[in-house]
Amino acid sequence: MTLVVAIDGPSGSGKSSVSRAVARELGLAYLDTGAMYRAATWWCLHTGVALDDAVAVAAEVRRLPLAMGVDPSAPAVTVGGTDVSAEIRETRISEAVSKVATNLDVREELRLRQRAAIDAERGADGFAGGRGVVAEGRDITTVVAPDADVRVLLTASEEARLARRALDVHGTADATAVEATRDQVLRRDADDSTVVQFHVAADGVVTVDSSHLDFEQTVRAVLDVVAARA
Ligand SMILES: Nc1ncnc2c1ncn2[C@@H]1O[C@H](COP(=O)(O)OP(=O)(O)O)[C@@H](O)[C@H]1O
Ligand SMILES: Nc1ccn([C@H]2C[C@H](O)[C@@H](COP(=O)(O)OP(=O)(O)O)O2)c(=O)n1
Repeated sequence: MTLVVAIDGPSGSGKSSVSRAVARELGLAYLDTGAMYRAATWWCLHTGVALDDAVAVAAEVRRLPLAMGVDPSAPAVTVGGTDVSAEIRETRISEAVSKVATNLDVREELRLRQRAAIDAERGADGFAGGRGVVAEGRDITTVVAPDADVRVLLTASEEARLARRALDVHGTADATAVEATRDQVLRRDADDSTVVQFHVAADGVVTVDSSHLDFEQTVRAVLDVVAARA
């Protein structure tokens, strides 16, 4: 059996970038479950489903033709053969994704796909030898893979998370850019928190607070947790 590392946390805490760096360092696959929710949202907008119609959205996501690249150096996301890796990061998706992510039938469908992807990389019964995986999102440590070998809650202060996302999206962390990012960070986290708990570590989950750590220090902190627990 190989190593499964689960990393959860709020928006802008560094989950995706830190998880990819940890996966590269350890030679593991990388699963961005947030990208799956974003791709589901992209698909619903693309097919014209009303996001307020929960039944229709769930039916549409069940037929989502999604393929997730798990190479941490180039984790491509394709829907029906179209690479949507860049489009799913657009603000229009960030502003709409919570409507899809808070649909419980969507969560069940994506949970099954996420679990299958993790088991494939873990080399679980019936799957040819995987290399292990770092899976990141909001509910990996609690719902999707509570049996992961290492479980981490990566968090940071609201100020740090807003500044990082502002720098990401607007290229600056000045007051205007931070204010423009508030919705897609804090409002979205509030919406997401109605169906998933990702602000407090569950039993057995180690909290890493990156508020006062730079990127490299955060990667090191997570690698130290892996080294101590694996
Ligand atoms: N500890 C850190 N210090 C400074 N910047 C960071 C840190 N961790 C991540 N970042 C940067 O913050 C931005 C958001 O990180 P990301 O991995 O997208 O967060 P999340 O996936 O949790 O939303 C990225 O530009 C990333 O490089
Ligand atoms: N396992 C997951 C992963 C993401 N989500 C939701 C939460 C977010 O609003 C969207 C997009 O997740 P993503 O990780 O891309 O968002 P951030 O990069 O953290 O801002 O999906 C979820 O509900 N469960």
